[in-house]
Amino acid sequence: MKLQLALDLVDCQGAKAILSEVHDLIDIVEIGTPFLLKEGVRAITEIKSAYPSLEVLADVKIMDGGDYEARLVYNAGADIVTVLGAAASVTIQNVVKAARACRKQVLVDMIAVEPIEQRVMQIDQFDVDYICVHTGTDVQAQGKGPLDELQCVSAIVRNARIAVAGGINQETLPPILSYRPEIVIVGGAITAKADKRQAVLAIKEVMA
Ligand SMILES: O=C(CO)[C@H](O)[C@H](O)COP(=O)(O)O
Repeated sequence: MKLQLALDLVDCQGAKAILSEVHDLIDIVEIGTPFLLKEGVRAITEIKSAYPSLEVLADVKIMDGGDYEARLVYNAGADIVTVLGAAASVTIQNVVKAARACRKQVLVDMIAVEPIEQRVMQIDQFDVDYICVHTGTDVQAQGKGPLDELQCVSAIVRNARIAVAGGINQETLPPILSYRPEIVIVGGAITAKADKRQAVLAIKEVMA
């Protein structure tokens, strides 16, 4: 099981400051969507160059132009790119083809796909590396989390590995772990803490 640290509300300098504290404790660093909007794909190149041994996920949430956009991001240094589960099947398949050509990986983000079951069954046939159950920030603010969808998706997926995201913290993690996701994605529960290293250690203790 891998821990992915989501860096959303930062710029390159802020991301490097956080990583200097915790890089040895995490498996994957996510260049989050707001971070990418702020800094562009150069953020991917900067972080990968600074921490080449970390896997870098670029949360570009591709919706269209799968081949072009995925190659742009892989060429910038990303190891994993995200494509939306709501995108056309051909877009997801084109991202997968680009990933295979570049020897990289694809994570399909199921954010806001309702109902989720049938679409997950289709996407699980597309040779994607990860399917991610994700409760978005605005929906989290309505008091929701990813647990129910994780339960449902875990029972369906046969081929892809499962990732999970959406407001996960030390308290909400234990029932999530019972579904044995391959990647646990944590953002605010680490980045908003004054002692980020201690926050990562606390999450890792629960994961262990
Ligand atoms: O992908 C994201 C937003 O689109 C976030 O990076 C992801 O949800 C993890 O962050 P948090 O733990 O703060 O919800």
